Amino acid sequence: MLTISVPATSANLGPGFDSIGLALDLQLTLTVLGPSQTWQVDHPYGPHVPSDARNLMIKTALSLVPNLQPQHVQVTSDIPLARGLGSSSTAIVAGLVLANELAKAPFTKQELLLKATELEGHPDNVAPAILGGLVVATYDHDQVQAVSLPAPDLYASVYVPNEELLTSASREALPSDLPFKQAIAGSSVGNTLVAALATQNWPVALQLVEQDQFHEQYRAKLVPALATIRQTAHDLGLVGTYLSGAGPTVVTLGQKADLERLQQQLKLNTSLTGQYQLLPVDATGINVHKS
Ligand SMILES: Nc1ncnc2c1ncn2[C@@H]1O[C@H](COP(=O)(O)OP(=O)(O)OP(=O)(O)O)[C@@H](O)[C@H]1O
Ligand SMILES: N[C@@H](CCO)C(=O)O
Repeated sequence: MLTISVPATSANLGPGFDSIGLALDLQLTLTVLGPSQTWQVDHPYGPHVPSDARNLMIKTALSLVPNLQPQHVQVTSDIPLARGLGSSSTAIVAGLVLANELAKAPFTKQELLLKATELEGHPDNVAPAILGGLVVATYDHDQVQAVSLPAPDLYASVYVPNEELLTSASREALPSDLPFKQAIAGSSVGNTLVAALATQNWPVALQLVEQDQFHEQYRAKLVPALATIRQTAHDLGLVGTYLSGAGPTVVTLGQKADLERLQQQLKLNTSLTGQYQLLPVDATGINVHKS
């Protein structure tokens, strides 16, 4: 039996738009039950997600290795769809790993990363989904350069609103151009954030996570919870809140006890009705198990 696990990811960390991502310990698990006449995907997502060869995981697998023998696969997942926790990247990565394993692993991790980035369009979710931990990556439509940083010894307070927000809709809120001065200011924050993350300077990193100039201000109207959670955290003396991926999930990074206090406060004193999770970092990335 072949089992493939891929973690959820939280992209951007504020100013690392399209280039920084963190793997979190929520998993999608795909189990191959055996060969079948046609592709069959048992999944928990309901009728609007295809259960045959049109499923994103299977389409992705066939785009890598077109002549695969159809299989019956079972998918379980704790990762909500279209909420900013990298569900589409997880599905893409699971599909590529499925194809690679069924074809006796002709592709390297770096080749899978390039293919996953081509399909997703940017590497900030797929790179940590594959490699685990904290990854900084860039893609020039030809190559992907991904650099893993030490996995932070932090937790993520994850607030998941009840409503979906598709990445495509959230990207439509972004401007097509950025004034030069704003781009310079934004990149100086991003560069310093990477230096702080690389040296595990959490006080600086958590402050800079909140100083994005590239996307959050344009998306804020789509995600009112961002301002509410950031303000509630500030009232408790905590920084490190950002819009996870394209949203609407809001993540706050920090120490476990501080984040427990934050969640308690949010539940007691705000009208937010979504779901809360407190997650450690996933340091593993893709995990393949054969039995
Ligand atoms: N396991 C899966 N099987 C099939 N389709 C999936 C699966 N996971 C995600 N998808 C597809 O991907 C869509 C969500 O992708 P989208 O990029 O909008 O959000 P996300 O990846 O969850 O968030 P973000 O990229 O901001 O972290 C779903 O609506 C669904 O069509
Ligand atoms: N960097 C991407 C992540 C979601 O795919 C965004 O913010 O749109």
